[in-house]
Amino acid sequence: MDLKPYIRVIPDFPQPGISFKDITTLLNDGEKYKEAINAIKEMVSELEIDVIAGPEARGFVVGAPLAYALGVGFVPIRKSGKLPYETIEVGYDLEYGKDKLAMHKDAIKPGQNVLIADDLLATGGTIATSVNLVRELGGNVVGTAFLIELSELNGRAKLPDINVFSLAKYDY
Ligand SMILES: O=P(O)(O)OC[C@H]1O[C@H](OP(=O)(O)OP(=O)(O)O)[C@H](O)[C@@H]1O
Ligand SMILES: Nc1ncnc2[nH]cnc12
Repeated sequence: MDLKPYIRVIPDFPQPGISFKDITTLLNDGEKYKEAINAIKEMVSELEIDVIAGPEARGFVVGAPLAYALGVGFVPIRKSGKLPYETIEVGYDLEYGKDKLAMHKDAIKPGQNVLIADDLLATGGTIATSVNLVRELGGNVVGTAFLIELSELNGRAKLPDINVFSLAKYDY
């Protein structure tokens, strides 16, 4: 599908120089949201997936419906301090800031095939950190899937040995 007509681009948000890709306009359109999730489902149809993991917050609105559509479980990767049980945590840099991501220690069973889903691949910091967390728990990362990829930020370079699927590409 052609996703771009449903993405709103906001210049200089949240800071000067960032061209923000706003997916709320897609989420607000039930038919197109469903079409986008089904298109990702189609892109990853060759993979054997036991569970989907997605980083807070926008990874939830892609990962959870994808998990539902595939009939597999969903594991939230959350920002530090949000998960109630024992966690592992890793720090990372963003296109506009720094943060820490966490997972429950028992969220992935060793050897499970995990697809990591998010709305957008920019510098790759979030997804590379997510990959590290899943691997630390013994998961086998079979791929990563996004609505949007910002090609010039070269997030793929942080995922050298991993399948990367995206529905729409922008330069930055
Ligand atoms: O490839 P990167 O440079 O890491 O950037 C991409 C990440 O940035 C955004 O999340 P953000 O941390 O802004 O959090 P949010 O989903 O809670 O808005 C986006 O949803 C991705 O997770
Ligand atoms: N340019 C961008 N637009 C939307 N979300 C982002 N996350 C990181 N960079 C982003």
